[in-house]
Amino acid sequence: MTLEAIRYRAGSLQILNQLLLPHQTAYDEIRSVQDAYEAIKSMKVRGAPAIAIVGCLSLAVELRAGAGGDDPVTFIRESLCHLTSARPTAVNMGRAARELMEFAENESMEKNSEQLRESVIAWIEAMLERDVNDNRKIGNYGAQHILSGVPRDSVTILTHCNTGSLATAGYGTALGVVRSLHALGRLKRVYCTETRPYNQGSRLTAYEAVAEGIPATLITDSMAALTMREMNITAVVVGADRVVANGDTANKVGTYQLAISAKHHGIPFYVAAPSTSCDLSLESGRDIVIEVRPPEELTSINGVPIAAPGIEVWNPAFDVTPHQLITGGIITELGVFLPSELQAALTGRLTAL
Ligand SMILES: CSC[C@H]1O[C@H](OP(=O)(O)O)[C@H](O)[C@@H]1O
Repeated sequence: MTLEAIRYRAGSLQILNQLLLPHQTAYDEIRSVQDAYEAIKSMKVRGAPAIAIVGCLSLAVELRAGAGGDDPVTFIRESLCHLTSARPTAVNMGRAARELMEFAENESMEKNSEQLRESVIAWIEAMLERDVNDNRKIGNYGAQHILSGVPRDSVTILTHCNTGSLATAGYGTALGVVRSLHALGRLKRVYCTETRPYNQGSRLTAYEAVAEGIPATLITDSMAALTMREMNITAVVVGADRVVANGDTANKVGTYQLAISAKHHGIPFYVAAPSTSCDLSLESGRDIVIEVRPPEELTSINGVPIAAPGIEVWNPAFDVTPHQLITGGIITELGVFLPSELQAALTGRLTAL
């Protein structure tokens, strides 16, 4: 079964409403940039790559309907700025906005409005295929790197949040590594954390694993250290929302403590992320803006209160893992690199062995 988080054809975009999973499979129509903004902000669609892809596809849908009239560049700029403001930590939307804006301005020098719209739509549609191709490379590079340390046996992975087909255009990043290991017949089991408070692990990763027959065990976030000690974990592999120049990485809250626990237990800790999730303009994790989400997302589930009324809440959606704790490496579509090698790798000065 191929899970489709994003359904797109020229002029039409639908997203799988992830707030309703796993109990209800329902697709929402995205007819405008504003629809996409609201879907991203409410986390009907989430995951760094998926946010950028859905945001940009919503722009393609409006452009196909002639949006922007005689001045599509202004419409494109305003739309991308609005979409980028929906969720500040993941870099993918902001990076796509910057690159697409540069492309559109260059194209506008020699194309009329209609030709420009077509050209920008083609640029956006290419994101879908690129993301899936990147993820398959990430999966294969990551699987080979992990297996290189375990020549014959099957491996056991621990992962956090959801980094699969529901967070990307397909296949996934960290969960893509798990898929590649499974496809090679070398995955013994993946332990997935429930990932409070949105429960990406229990609702989404578990959903993907069960759907595809991937051997998976759900654990609570608080069981992660015990699982690392007791379950012979070969590697911890997580995704990323923003990897910065020195390799510090913002990812779902709880990642930082997983990295500390992995270090304590001598288990290699990997970050799996396409280059579209990397931001060399920031020197270190101190520069990353961490999104703080509404208290209700922590004090209730499906509208049912689970915390004492009146309690104050701190609900950061992400935390930053220092590069020193990313001991296995950063798995990209270009290869697996140590944090200290990342800049050279992303700027073409270093290639994977
Ligand atoms: C493909 S990496 C997805 C990345 O995004 C998730 O955050 P959210 O569910 O809030 O969008 C999480 O940090 C994952 O690692």
